[in-house]
Amino acid sequence: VCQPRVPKQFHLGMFEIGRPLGKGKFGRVYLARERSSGFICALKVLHKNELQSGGVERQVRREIEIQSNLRHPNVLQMFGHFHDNKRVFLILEFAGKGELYKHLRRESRFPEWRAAQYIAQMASALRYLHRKHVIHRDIKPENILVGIHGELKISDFGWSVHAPNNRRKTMCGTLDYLPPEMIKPGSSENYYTEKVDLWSLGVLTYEFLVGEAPFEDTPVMTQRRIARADMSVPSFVSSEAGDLIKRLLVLDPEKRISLDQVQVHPWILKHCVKGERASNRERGY
Ligand SMILES: Cc1nn(C)cc1-c1nc2c(-c3cnn(Cc4ccccc4)c3)c(Cl)cnc2[nH]1
Repeated sequence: VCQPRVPKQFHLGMFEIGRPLGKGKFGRVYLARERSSGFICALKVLHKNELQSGGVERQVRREIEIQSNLRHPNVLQMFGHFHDNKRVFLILEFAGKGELYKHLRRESRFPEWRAAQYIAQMASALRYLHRKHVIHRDIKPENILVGIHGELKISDFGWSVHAPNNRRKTMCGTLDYLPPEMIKPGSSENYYTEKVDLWSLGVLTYEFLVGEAPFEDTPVMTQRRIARADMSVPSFVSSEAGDLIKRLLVLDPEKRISLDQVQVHPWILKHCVKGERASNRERGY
């Protein structure tokens, strides 16, 4: 795959800005074309004053530092970044089919074969991240994009960290995906590892198949149900899929099924075209 000759210094004048693609809590994303090469990308524009008032500058620096060094077909690539006096610009891979959560809301839930292929791709991406000691910590449909060939791309590394990590973090946004070890009030030795992403993968599998998160409830009840792994799998979900969900949504992080085991779980093997997995394996992912 030929990659564009990547100059070290980027600036706004190098890009033609297209339509807005979406907006997040901090900033907007626009379709953009780099003038000299015609390369299409997504330009995320963050306003420095909003980052300062939101106290998230360190998070953005970490997002840049982590995502710029990642190369995997199921991880949204960051080609570079630059800033002017008011804004920070992230040059991101353009995902041709947009935000996954919009597809999930439109279809309410995915057929098992599609959910299994998506989870296999997520497991491949997480295995790559964890090998580089990166914990994403915010795996949920809102942070996953869909490429032009229907492949998933994990994005938004704003909450990712380098493992091991025992600093407590104030989390914002939905509680639904948080693992018990990150919500249980505990003393300082309460640390977490890459296994937090396995719990979130279990929540994601459930939401793909059921159309809602397993612990969805009022905030207080959600925290209580997560802390007890109190959830039930509806009868319309196959027993193989239910088995994988139950092996991921395990309170003890060390007892959660590993990503290698996820990729050879009967439910995954049943739905994933061998060639596709083999092709990823050939490329060493
Ligand atoms: C929307 C949409 N429709 N189609 C057909 C393609 C897309 C598309 N969107 C993207 C997007 C994209 C857009 N919004 N967001 C969410 C967001 C925005 C700002 C801050 C944080 C998070 C991501 C990206 Cl990054 C990268 N590629 C994208 N592609």
